[in-house]
Amino acid sequence: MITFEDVTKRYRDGTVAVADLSLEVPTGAITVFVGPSGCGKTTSLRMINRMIDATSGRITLDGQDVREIDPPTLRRGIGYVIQQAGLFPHRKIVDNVATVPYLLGWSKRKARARAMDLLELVGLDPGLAGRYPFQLSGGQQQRVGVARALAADPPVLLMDEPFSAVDPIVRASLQDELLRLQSELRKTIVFVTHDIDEAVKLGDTVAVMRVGGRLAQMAGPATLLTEPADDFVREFLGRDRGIRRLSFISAKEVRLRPAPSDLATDEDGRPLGWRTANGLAAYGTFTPETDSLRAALDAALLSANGTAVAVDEEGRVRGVAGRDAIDELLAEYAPPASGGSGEGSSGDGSSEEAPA
Ligand SMILES: Nc1ncnc2c1ncn2[C@@H]1O[C@H](COP(=O)(O)OP(=O)(O)OP(=O)(O)O)[C@@H](O)[C@H]1O
Repeated sequence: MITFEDVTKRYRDGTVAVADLSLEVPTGAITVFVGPSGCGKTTSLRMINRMIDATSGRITLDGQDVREIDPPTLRRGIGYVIQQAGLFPHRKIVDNVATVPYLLGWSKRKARARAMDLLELVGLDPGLAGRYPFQLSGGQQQRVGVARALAADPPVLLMDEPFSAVDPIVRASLQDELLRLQSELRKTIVFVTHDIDEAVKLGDTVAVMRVGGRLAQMAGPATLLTEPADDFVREFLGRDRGIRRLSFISAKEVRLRPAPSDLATDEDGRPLGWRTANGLAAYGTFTPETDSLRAALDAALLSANGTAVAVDEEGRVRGVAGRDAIDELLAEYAPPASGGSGEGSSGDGSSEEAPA
């Protein structure tokens, strides 16, 4: 666990980048620092690996004050990924990834073997190992940056806007890849972004910061969307909060009823459309086991008759859910009565998360 205890950073020119920041970063989970430009996210992150030293207060790593650990030792246990990957331009990809193992004195053979394993782990073609960074796309370079940070298998990973320089589609796939990796590796990750959508997608916990490096709210994404602590957080979360929080509710519990005869299916039981006098009409599907309530609602909205078609992983019809069944589940996850529509609520961030 990483803890910030009343941490303040005042730069030489008097700028207070971080003020009295206290929070806990749990082990083995992703904690996202999010907030507007200049709110002190990067400063907070860099105080963890002592690229910047706090002016006052204390940061501990597994109970030990980071100021008592000499920076090279500290950084060996902390991977660091930055925007645009920050690769060495004159080193081949394999040697970029092997940077830390080389520094640790590993043999070239062992370091390169580790690098090749990591390239595969982050989903890169090992054939790219002999190239130079400029010969890779932005998304590929970013994956190399992640592989390099993982090279010495550090328990902690600091990621500073790692995906912000790539286009939205590549960005989404890098985010998915990070979640996949994390489900295997269970690192303690601190991830900085100014993008609230990225924050709620990736974070097990999200710390929303306001300018001056003050913590506005720290909570799981579902709680944040349901119970923003104040107007600043509410505005920062933006519109669509109600819809977006549905992503954190599983569709598993949606009550299904048997598919009616007007749902046409092929011989394997896969849906073809709703029978109407004018032929087959549009339908939308969701997979209860793996999808969220947002996907179920989307499927209902895409269906010509407002009824979502539930399918199994092979795409075969399992049943259907009307809006009534979706609304029924929605009611169970309604925001707390005290918060009403969320306006004026003052969640303390300690509520239980809805099951994912
Ligand atoms: N070396 C420095 N000297 C003086 N002020 C600094 C220094 N580095 C950062 N700052 C100031 O500290 C504040 C916080 O900066 P920081 O980079 O931590 O913010 P951030 O939230 O990461 O911003 P962004 O999202 O724009 O990267 C800003 O006002 C910034 O101008």
